[in-house]
Amino acid sequence: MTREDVLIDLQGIAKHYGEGETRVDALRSIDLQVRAGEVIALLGPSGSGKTTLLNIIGCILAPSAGRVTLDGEPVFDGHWLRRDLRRLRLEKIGFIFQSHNLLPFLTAEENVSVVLDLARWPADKARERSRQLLDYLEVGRRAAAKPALLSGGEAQRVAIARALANQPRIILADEPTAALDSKRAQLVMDLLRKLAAEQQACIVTVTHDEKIFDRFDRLIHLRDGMLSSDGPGVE
Ligand SMILES: Nc1ncnc2c1ncn2[C@@H]1O[C@H](COP(=O)(O)OP(=O)(O)OP(=O)(O)O)[C@@H](O)[C@H]1O
Repeated sequence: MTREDVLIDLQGIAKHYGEGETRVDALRSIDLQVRAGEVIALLGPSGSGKTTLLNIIGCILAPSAGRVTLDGEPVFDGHWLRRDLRRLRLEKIGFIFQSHNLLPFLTAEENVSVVLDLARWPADKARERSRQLLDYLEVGRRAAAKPALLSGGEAQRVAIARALANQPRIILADEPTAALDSKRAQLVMDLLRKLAAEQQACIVTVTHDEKIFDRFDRLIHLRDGMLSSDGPGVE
């Protein structure tokens, strides 16, 4: 394994909320490496720190201690090493949420291309890329529809297209299949696996969804803010 293969490198990550009697230690000394092409699940009971960890990897939340390196670039070491965190997220990270968070007043295609506008893609290239992604995710024929007219599965695939638009190598997902039936959930996971392999990206997914556990390379268990095990998923 070369250093370039490691897309997420967490060293000694701790996070507490509050101080004194109200202090909650959400994460204690987490070391984690995720490599290009890996699809991993973050599991654990409610309150074990899954969302906190995902938000730290996503540079939404600062750790209380530790070091974060993303795609070879040190981004946190006691403080943020980059001033413009929005741009950092735009460059390196794609987020997929449980509820799709699409903008209701934009069409499916515009919901994807808006990310590319922010990343300063020329309008025609942004439109072309958005179309391609929607086709790839098999929702191309719904490109002109507003979110209210999409089914749950269609909306989630548009949200995935949006997360992938800027070709991030780190894709973070919070319960991406919770709103989908078993067949659609497995299709979405298969698509994500294919993407990770083709784009040499990694995917970290918080999930409770047992029907997709066999779609992961590794299952990472959190308990009381610590990694309790880090075992294989699919063989
Ligand atoms: N903003 C906050 N202020 C204070 N405590 C917080 C805050 N966010 C999370 N916590 C606490 O930190 C711990 C970890 O929370 P976190 O949301 O990361 O867990 P989780 O595993 O994602 O839980 P769930 O599965 O219920 O979403 C919990 O004890 C929670 O109450």
